[in-house]
Amino acid sequence: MIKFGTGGFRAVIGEDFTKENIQILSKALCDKMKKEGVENTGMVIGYDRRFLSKEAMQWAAMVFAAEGIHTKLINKSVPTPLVMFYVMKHDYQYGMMITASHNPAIYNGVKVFTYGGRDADEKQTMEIEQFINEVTDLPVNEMDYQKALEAGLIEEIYPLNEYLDSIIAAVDMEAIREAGLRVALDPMYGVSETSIKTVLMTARCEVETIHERHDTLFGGKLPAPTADTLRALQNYVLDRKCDMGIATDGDADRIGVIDEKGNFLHPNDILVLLYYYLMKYKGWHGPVVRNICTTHMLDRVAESFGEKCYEVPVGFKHISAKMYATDAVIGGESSGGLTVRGHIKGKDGVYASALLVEMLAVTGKKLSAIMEEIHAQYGKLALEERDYRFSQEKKEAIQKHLLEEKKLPEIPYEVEQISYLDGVKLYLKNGGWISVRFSGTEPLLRIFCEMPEAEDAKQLCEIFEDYLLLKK
Ligand SMILES: O=P(O)(O)OC[C@H]1O[C@H](O)[C@H](O)[C@@H](O)[C@@H]1O
Repeated sequence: MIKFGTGGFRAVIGEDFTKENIQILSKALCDKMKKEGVENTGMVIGYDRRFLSKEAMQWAAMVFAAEGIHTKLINKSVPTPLVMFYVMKHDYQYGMMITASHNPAIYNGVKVFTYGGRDADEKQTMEIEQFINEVTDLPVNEMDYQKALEAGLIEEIYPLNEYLDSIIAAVDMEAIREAGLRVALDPMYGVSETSIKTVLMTARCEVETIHERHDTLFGGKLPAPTADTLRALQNYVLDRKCDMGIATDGDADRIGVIDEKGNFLHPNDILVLLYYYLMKYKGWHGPVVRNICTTHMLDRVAESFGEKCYEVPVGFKHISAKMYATDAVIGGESSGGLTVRGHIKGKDGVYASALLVEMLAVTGKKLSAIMEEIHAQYGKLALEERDYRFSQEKKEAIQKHLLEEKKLPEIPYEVEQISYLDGVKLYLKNGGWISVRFSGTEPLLRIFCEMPEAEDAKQLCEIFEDYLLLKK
């Protein structure tokens, strides 16, 4: 079965991530393009370093070729944001990336991009799913890869330079050059090394890399930058006395950061840091966009500059749509993705890295010092994040009880507002909040809670945990 979630189609390799399904999905996209009369605009496809990613890109291209649609294939593994950039820059109607992003190694998947280099929104993915239903029982034609190359229907490209040049043009390379910074980089066995290293070394940073080899098992870890997965980077930053450690997820759209003291900075902190930096030190103006599970510290920063913070459901497509509608300075999610006005419409770990390094150079301050500056001005909020596995039965029960009948536990805080925009979210009078929702990318229920005190955030999660009988 091919089903699109928060971030594209993802499936276990050999289960639903198969040659057959990749070709069905591709044929469905061909049919959609033909119905819309945009088949002449062509297709561009990239791939990451996962098992079968390159093959899947070729399987897809062989279908596009059989349907007479010209396809550019990026012939080396690249960051997802590079493909989004290419779709935007060259006015493609559609693009694809073979990746399962930060999911475990047994997964692979397909992200579909639409005009402007955006993540396909729900309307688009539902339409693709409808076309898939029509294709499923029919044989899908494919053209021999070599023949398609010779016929010019498939063209191999490697547009790394134009992507990196756009980042180099957007950051203050001169300031970074003068700062003489040392950066530790952890691509988590994924695709960011060449891009981040090239940008930072062009600005004369010293870059020291770990976990750079190609390992489709991601060293046995999840290729997602978290406090748990970045322990090696933390030690490395301290050992090598680096100014900062940067990590990216499997396809380099998400970022993780370690400060010069070896502390893991939560993606929430990175967002707050960059918004604050752009507003205060670079003199930018404008609102900020976050999803419902992202820190309300952004609201405080926005308010202090007389700006608004907009809230959207989880999924970067919602962030980019709102950023476009409000001309926001920055938009991002607590899961680790962000983008900035003027750059691509999707999250970009390579660009975010360059901007963070620029921030150190321009402010002349250590990461921990900027964070302290922010805490001194806006106070602190503590986030508690919990994930739970569930049976189908349990899922249905929670769905019915919590989201349809809208029943909630008693809590020892005054509730200001309740929203069912994405799962359920309670906004508390003390500035805290708790959200319960089903993940759109993994079979998990997520409870996120942010409170002025860490203990209270834990306790509130436990109240919901007990109420929903989630304790293992
Ligand atoms: O909480 P989930 O539905 O699993 O989503 C978590 C994240 O997954 C993907 O990376 C999406 O691109 C993000 O927009 C989303 O924040």
